Amino acid sequence: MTQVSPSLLASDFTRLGEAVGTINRSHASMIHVDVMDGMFVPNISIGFPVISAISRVAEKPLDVHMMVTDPGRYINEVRDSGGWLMCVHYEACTHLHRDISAIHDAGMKAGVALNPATPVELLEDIIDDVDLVLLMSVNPGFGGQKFIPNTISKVKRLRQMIARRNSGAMIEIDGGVDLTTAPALIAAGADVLVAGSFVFKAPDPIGAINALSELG
Ligand SMILES: O=C(CO)[C@@H](O)[C@H](O)COP(=O)(O)O
Ligand SMILES: [Co+2]
Repeated sequence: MTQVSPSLLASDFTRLGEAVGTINRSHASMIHVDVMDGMFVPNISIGFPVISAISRVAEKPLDVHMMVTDPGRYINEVRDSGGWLMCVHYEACTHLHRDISAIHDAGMKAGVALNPATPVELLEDIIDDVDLVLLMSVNPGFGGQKFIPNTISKVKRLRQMIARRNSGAMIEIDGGVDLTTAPALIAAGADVLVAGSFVFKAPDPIGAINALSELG
C-alpha cells in the first residue's frame, strides 16, 4: 500500500484537533506539518507551539516539512515539539550534510526536499545519508496548487539513483496530489504521497486518505 501523509495546511485551523483525529482514524502513515517562515517561501504558516499541540493528540508520526531559511537553527525545537522526521530544503541549507547529521544526532529521521526546478542529480552525494527525499510537485508556500507534470520524470530518475546506490531513502511527493495525479507517481516509484486539499476539501476526508493509500 502507498503511504499517505495528509497535510494539515488544508485543514480548518479552528478545528485542528479534529483534523488530527481524522488522520488518526485513517490509513495514513504520517501527519505532514508545513512550517513556513515568510523568507524561504512567501507565506507564514505555523510554528513550534502549534506543532507541540498537534503532537499531543497525534497517533501517527509527525513528518515536519521545513520551508524556512537555514533550518539547521531549529533542529532541537522540531524534536522537542514532537517531530519524528524533519525535512529540510536543499535550497535553504548552506551546509546540508552537517544539518542532516545534526537531525540524526537529535534522534529524528532526516529528509531533504527539492523545489520543482532543482534537479535530483544534485542528491548524488547526500542520498546515502538521508531517510527520505521530498520532491515538491508545486512551488512551495501554498496548498491547492496545480501539479507540475515534470515531477514524474524526477521520480523515475531518483528511483534509479536510489537503486544504483543501494540507498534505503523513501521518495515522498508533495503538491497537487489527488486520485488523478497519484497513479503515475506510484508507477514511477513514489513511496509516500502528501495530500492537503484533496483530503481536507473532500466530503469524506478519511475515505480520501484511504482511497489514495489503496492505489498502490
Ligand atoms: O508543502 C506544501 C506547500 O508548500 C504542501 O504540503 C501543501 O500543503 C500540499 O497541499 P496540496 O497541494 O495537497 O493542497
Ligand atoms: Co509540505
